[in-house]
Amino acid sequence: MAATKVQMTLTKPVTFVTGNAKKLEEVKMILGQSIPFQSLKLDLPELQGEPEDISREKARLAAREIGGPVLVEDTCLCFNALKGLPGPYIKWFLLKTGHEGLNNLLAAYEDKSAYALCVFSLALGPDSEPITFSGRTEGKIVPARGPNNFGWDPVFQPDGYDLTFAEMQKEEKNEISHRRRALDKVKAHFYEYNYVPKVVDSPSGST
Ligand SMILES: O=c1[nH]c(=O)c2ncn([C@@H]3O[C@H](COP(=O)(O)OP(=O)(O)OP(=O)(O)O)[C@@H](O)[C@H]3O)c2[nH]1
Ligand SMILES: [Mg+2]
Repeated sequence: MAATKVQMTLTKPVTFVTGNAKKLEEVKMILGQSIPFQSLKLDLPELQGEPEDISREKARLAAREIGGPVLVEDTCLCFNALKGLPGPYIKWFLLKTGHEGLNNLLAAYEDKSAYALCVFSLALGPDSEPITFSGRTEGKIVPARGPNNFGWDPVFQPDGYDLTFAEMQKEEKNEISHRRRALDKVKAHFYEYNYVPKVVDSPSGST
């Protein structure tokens, strides 16, 4: 007999809070119609520390701000030779040193391997403990190639590809990206808890 899934009702639609228009664009493309959400452009203050803690704290702040369910994400670019740094501080490294500076950080090391990490946090309300969903894509840092319209995309070449993220078609990046992998987990969670209507199992035999 198939189990009946728990039915959760969200009193308000989920708000994706970010100050980054390019992130929002990708989230919209990846989610399509699967999870209805609204967005709010807000650059929230960020805690220092481990990626999951930063993301979770962002969700707490956002939920207080909105007074309802929120989704936020924090993205890291981690260099293995530097034990995961710049990690969550990539925004400021990129801003201050540019693509060349990111390559120069690794000049003293043979190992140019890196990974992109995206941590989404979902808080159902101001008093709910946020839940995190991580996605990771392995690759390496290369001299910049491709259009310069999103962050460090030109210097990140995912494993198994001759192209940097910036050189790839958007659809191709979105198939394998850190963001896509994290959002697949977010989607699975939404379906499991029936935040969004999909197939609601009912006990076999019942109508
Ligand atoms: O080339 C890229 N490909 C990506 O897929 C990607 N995702 C994020 N980023 C950049 O990495 C830093 C993360 O910092 P971050 O997570 O704090 O984001 P943010 O402050 O821009 O927005 P938010 O915190 O308001 O959501 C920021 O510089 C973002 O522009 C990316 N760059
Ligand atoms: Mg930020």
